[in-house]
Amino acid sequence: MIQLEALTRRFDGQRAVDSVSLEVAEGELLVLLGGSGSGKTTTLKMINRLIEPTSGRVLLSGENVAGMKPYELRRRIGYVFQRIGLFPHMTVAENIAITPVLLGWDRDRIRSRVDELLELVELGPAMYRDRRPEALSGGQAQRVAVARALAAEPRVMLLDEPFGALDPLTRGRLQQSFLRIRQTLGLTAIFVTHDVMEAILLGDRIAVMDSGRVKQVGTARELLDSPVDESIRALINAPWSQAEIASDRVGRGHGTTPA
Ligand SMILES: Nc1ncnc2c1ncn2[C@@H]1O[C@H](COP(=O)(O)OP(=O)(O)OP(=O)(O)O)[C@@H](O)[C@H]1O
Repeated sequence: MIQLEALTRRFDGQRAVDSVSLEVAEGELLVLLGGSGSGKTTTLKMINRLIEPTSGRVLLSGENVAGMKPYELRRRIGYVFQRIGLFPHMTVAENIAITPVLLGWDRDRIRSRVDELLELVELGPAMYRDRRPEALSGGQAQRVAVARALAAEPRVMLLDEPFGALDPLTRGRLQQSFLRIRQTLGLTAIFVTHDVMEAILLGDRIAVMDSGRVKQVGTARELLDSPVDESIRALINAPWSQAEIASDRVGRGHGTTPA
């Protein structure tokens, strides 16, 4: 569905992204996991041509994105930004409807799509449709951002630390909502995070990035069982053990003594 082939981007002679090759299958969620400056956002932005690669290419369902019109490409791909980015002068409904309006959908279709999306992200349409972003909590605003990215029924979603700025409780709720939405819609997605627990929770596979390169790609279990080096072992080991202990406790039900 998405193929990155030796994708490279230099800024001022420095390689921000260095020969990254990855494949994301239809319906799969791939996490790009790495520290600040490791090249995650630059990789994501080359997929929908917000940044052009220095070399290498991106194929979407086998088609080279370099040959597509950027605005058409961006309508086919939902994008949720690192910072929320709702337009403050527009209502929630107007924010969600941006792409459908550009596509020339009629008013009734837009209205029913907006309400359907608000339901999907668990914001009651009657209560939230006409609010302005200033009247939303951070978590609600980020739900609207997800709804907006889904508006034109994209088959591919790119998410750049969408829940990064939220408190842990709200973040946990949005992660669960997102898991459900993904399952319902069967989305293909690339999700950027620097949070290992989030990567383990959401990713079908995880690509660990460092200094612009992919160090290792695999399921969380594969990274845990066969890390290519000590840094991957250290990265994945601690939170994974915590997650296993937690799920083990849940699995054994209430009232049992934790190991
Ligand atoms: N427009 C630009 N001009 C010059 N350098 C840039 C530009 N955009 C990114 N870089 C550099 O490229 C490298 C990778 O940046 P990128 O934003 O992709 O990292 P990241 O992994 O997404 O980091 P973060 O988690 O902090 O967002 C960094 O060293 C950054 O300073």
